[in-house]
Amino acid sequence: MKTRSIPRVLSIAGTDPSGGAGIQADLKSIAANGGYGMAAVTALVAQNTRGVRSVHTPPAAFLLEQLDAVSDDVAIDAVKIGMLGSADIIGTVGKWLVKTAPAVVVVDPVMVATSGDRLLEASAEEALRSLLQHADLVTPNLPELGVLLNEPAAQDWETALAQGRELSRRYDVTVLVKGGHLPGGDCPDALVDVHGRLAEETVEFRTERVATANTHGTGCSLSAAVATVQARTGDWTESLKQVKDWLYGALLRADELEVGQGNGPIHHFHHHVAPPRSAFSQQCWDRTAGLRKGIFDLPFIRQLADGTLPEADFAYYLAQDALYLADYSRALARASSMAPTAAEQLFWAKGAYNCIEVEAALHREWLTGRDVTDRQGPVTKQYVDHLLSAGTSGGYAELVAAVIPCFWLYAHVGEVLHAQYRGTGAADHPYGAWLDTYADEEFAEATRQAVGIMDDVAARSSAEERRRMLAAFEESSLYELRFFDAPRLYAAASAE
Ligand SMILES: Nc1ncnc2c1ncn2[C@@H]1O[C@H](COP(=O)(O)OP(=O)(O)O)[C@@H](O)[C@H]1O
Ligand SMILES: Cc1ncc(COP(=O)(O)O)c(N)n1
Repeated sequence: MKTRSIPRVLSIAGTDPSGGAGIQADLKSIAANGGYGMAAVTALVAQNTRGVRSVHTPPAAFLLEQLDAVSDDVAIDAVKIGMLGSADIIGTVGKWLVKTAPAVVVVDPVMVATSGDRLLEASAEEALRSLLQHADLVTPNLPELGVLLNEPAAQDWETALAQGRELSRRYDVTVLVKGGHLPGGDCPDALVDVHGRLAEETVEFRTERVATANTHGTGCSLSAAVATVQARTGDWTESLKQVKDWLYGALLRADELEVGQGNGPIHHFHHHVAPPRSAFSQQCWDRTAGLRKGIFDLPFIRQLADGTLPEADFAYYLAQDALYLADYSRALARASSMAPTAAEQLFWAKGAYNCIEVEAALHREWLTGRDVTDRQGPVTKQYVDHLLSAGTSGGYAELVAAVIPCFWLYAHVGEVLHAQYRGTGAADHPYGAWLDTYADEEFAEATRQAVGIMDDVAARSSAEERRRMLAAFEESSLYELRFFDAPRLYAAASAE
């Protein structure tokens, strides 16, 4: 098959003036997947995200005029067929397909909308079955698969696959069996072909199920996208792989669109539009307001501020800080090694280096002469474990979110304590020299940069990744609180 880098793809389908399904979804999907989209309208549908109000079907002869107007002029690399509505329209499309013989024909056998409204006259079901002989790929959902075979809709994946094989056999066609309608945590799909056109009879594609009600037009979008990518790659398995990744992203970010009050559309251009910037760090900060209040209420912080903190607690804190920094440096080095840009790589590498320097300074200037443990206390160990596991099991985004609270909360607590200390002007404050170290503009600047990087990473990430980032940020913030509270709980025990 001749492939083409920008395929010219014709959608033959009904309309959706709210833009989520039908022709409108198809044109977006074709463009989002790098094709040039064209469209011939089979039926005008007055519908929105809540349902179908009415359908107006122009004469089949006029559809043929549209189809001929395109094929008389434009070389068509792929055709996607969606809502056809009536047997008359199906017959017209069938004849036109025979005449033009496009290289790629994908039929989405649209029968009923997500809202439950019929989009195909019951009397046209037999005509639709006969159209399958002109299709390379047919993409039924489970109820449609059942109707095409005259069987009840499959209730489990095994039955669905068996029905897919039967449809492939009966109509000599490749079938995409779609599991979107099955219950369960993932959404299985499978390409099925019993005639040897695939590497294996069944090729499965699984993604996690996205928790969203905004799935209007998913089937339309998938079939238009796969027609486009197939015309570029010439390989169904490769095409499905690419399209499923794209569709997953479009579902993940569907909620951002805020279109309509029913089942809204998916975000076709999610990969071209970054999520709102800077909103992410604000969200992190807002979500951890309670934890920050908790930090300022801790005896450790209040006593550090007013100078009544027991020396043993202070010494325990310093020693744990030094132990923590040694491993925090490793977490930053890991972020550096995972960073996608040279600027971010350098930033984290500098951070890792600075930690080792600060750790050395802690030993040199604050810990010499103090009788302290050189073993990580329980909170230090848990905090470090959380960071190191974010770096191994989570991705770069999660690790970045996990390391930020150490910058941000330390800078914030330091700024508040330093301002309080300066305000009282107490010359004989036992921790005055320590509180002075908090007024470090270089560290404040590094913190601003680190938060900026986190926002950039969030802007490039999927909604699901941002959820994991937020959780990692919250968990680290909790460890920051516990770290300040650890001397009260463990200093005495560590001295024994
Ligand atoms: N909530 C979801 N999360 C992830 N993928 C989904 C979700 N819902 C549907 N899909 C996928 O969208 C495509 C269309 O699925 P389906 O709902 O079965 O068909 P239709 O939209 O034609 O009714 C399939 O690839 C399916 O796996
Ligand atoms: C013109 C047209 N074609 C197809 C669908 C089905 O899409 P969905 O099943 O997502 O509602 C639709 N609602 N409108």
